Amino acid sequence: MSDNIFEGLDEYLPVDDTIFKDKKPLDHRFLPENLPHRKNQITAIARYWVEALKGTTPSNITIYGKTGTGKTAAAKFAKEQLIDASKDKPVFIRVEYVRCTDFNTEYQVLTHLCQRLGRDVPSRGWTKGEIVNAFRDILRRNAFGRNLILIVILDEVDILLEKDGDGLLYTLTRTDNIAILSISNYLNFKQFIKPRVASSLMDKEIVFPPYDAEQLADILEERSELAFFEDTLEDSVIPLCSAMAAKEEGDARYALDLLESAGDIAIDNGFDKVLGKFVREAKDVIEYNKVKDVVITLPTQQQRVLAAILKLTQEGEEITSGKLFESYKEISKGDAVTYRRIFDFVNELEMLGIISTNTVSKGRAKGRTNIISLQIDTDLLEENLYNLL
Ligand SMILES: Nc1ncnc2c1ncn2[C@@H]1O[C@H](COP(=O)(O)OP(=O)(O)OP(=O)(O)O)[C@@H](O)[C@H]1O
Repeated sequence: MSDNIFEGLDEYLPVDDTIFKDKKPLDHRFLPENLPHRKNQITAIARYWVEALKGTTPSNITIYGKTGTGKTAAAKFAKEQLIDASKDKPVFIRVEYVRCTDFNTEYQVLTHLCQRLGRDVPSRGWTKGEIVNAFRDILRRNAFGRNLILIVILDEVDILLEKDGDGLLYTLTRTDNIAILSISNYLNFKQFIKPRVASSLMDKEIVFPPYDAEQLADILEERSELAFFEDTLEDSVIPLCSAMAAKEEGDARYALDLLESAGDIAIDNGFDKVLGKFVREAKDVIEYNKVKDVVITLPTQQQRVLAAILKLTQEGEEITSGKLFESYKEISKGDAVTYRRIFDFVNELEMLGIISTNTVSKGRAKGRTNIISLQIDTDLLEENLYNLL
């Protein structure tokens, strides 16, 4: 009988960490017990929601702010506090968190909410009217023997509005005993909402401004105490992460990513201390991974357009629309889309910051031409698109 396949593999086990005490506090999903510099916003949510403790459905709230400004963390924090405060009250409060990017339609969100509230409804097959009725049925007063108040947190609501219109908001704002907390990255998200719904969401708005470097440093200090062993961070590490993230629109998520990634780089290099220079390297690693994620998740036809741009760049060609189409057709091997469609793709790639286009004049006879150029590293593209070339 041969040896067990797990024998002799100890060298593949992770070595004992001398830097990270616990990585969880650096994870985006970690909910800290304290959210520095968000007291005003959290108190504002509490002032609206306190009505629920008296058995009254609170007002709908909308919160805005750029990415990483603590909107989700603050909403979840307020949720925990409300549930805790309601324990000894004669009311029944449910707060449901819905990340709208996980759903495509109103139907899917309502099904999810019904199921969360204990009503077994089918994930497909019913008409929308049936699912709306089932949902409203649960919400009828005294459905649980006590007053039920449901607060629905709709995170990244703008994404669902873009995909499926404002039907969900319409249904929720027209169902008794429901309050909505919508979270959006865009101040102008209401452009997707018809006036019939906008009027019920209009009134209560809370803004989450970007953090400045000092505020980010306070956030990182608290998190790093939980995540790192004592004295493992060089003094410059937190100020550097904070300064870099403050430049990136005051994004706390980015600051935490920098810190974690700098710790990983220290370990990879055999250090037991995180040095300032690792933060600068971390910035490149994060940037690289971000671009890589964008490239590998592009639809195939767009990847082919990008592969064609890469090929022409490597050949030292000036990339005109005509040349791009020829090269793209070669790469597509008979499965090509039309010339026109290629330019939608070019626009999209430009919006993602992967390429840029520049209109140049080729003299009176030839008129004006669009010249395309790559804005990202060719090695990165080659590594991820080699199967198309
Ligand atoms: N004041 C704060 N104190 C501690 N951690 C914070 C604070 N603000 C944000 N964070 C942390 O930063 C990360 C990003 O925050 P969060 O997800 O709440 O941002 P967001 O505004 O919802 O971003 P997005 O719009 O991209 O979803 C999370 O790990 C969160 O815990």
